[in-house]
Amino acid sequence: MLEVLQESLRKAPIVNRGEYPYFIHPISDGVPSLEPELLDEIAEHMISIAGTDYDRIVSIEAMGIPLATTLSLKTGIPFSIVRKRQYGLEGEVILSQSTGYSKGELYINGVNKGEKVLVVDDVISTGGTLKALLPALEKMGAQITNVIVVISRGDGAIQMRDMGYEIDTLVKIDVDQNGVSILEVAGEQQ
Ligand SMILES: O=P(O)(O)OC[C@H]1O[C@H](OP(=O)(O)OP(=O)(O)O)[C@H](O)[C@@H]1O
Ligand code: HPA
Repeated sequence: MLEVLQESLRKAPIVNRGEYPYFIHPISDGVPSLEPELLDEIAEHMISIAGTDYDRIVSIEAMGIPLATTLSLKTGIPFSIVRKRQYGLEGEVILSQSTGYSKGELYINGVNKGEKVLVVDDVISTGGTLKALLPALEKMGAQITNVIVVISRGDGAIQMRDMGYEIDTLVKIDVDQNGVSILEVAGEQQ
């Protein structure tokens, strides 16, 4: 299951971002090369979880964009990208994002009241990004049908469950100076 993803994670190099051991991977960084077969494997798996009964795919720049694009081409459903840049359009919603290594603002445009949305992203770590985004989408009147994140490291996904949000993740990993260890793969017995 998810063989291409697992193989690519085993090869991921680590760099330090302050105290945070940061893994570098095609899905989370677009580096060194994002292969179509990896995107295809992930998008097919996401569709097997979420189906196609939603009005919009929502993801976050930068590395949500290839995931949302692939899903949109496969499903014919449009997507909106939550940006790190302000546009000042009517209805734009501003939120604060905090990750293990950065802080900043996010700006939501294009999500309409009453829409069913699928939220996808590349990584959940501290959960800081989704903790800010999911309540904001609900406040805008969106109905979140599923939240699917490719790679889970740390306990962000568990914290989100405690907040009442179920996050599907395709693979759970641990990261240290030596590299990435795969702890769990969706759909596989441990
Ligand atoms: O669970 P968290 O601790 O919030 O971390 C997860 C977030 O970190 C990464 O985004 P980043 O802001 O690095 O943006 P990028 O996609 O531009 O690399 C990733 O794409 C998630 O959005
Ligand atoms: O270690 C990481 N690598 C890539 N993207 C990330 N997003 C959160 N943590 C990470």
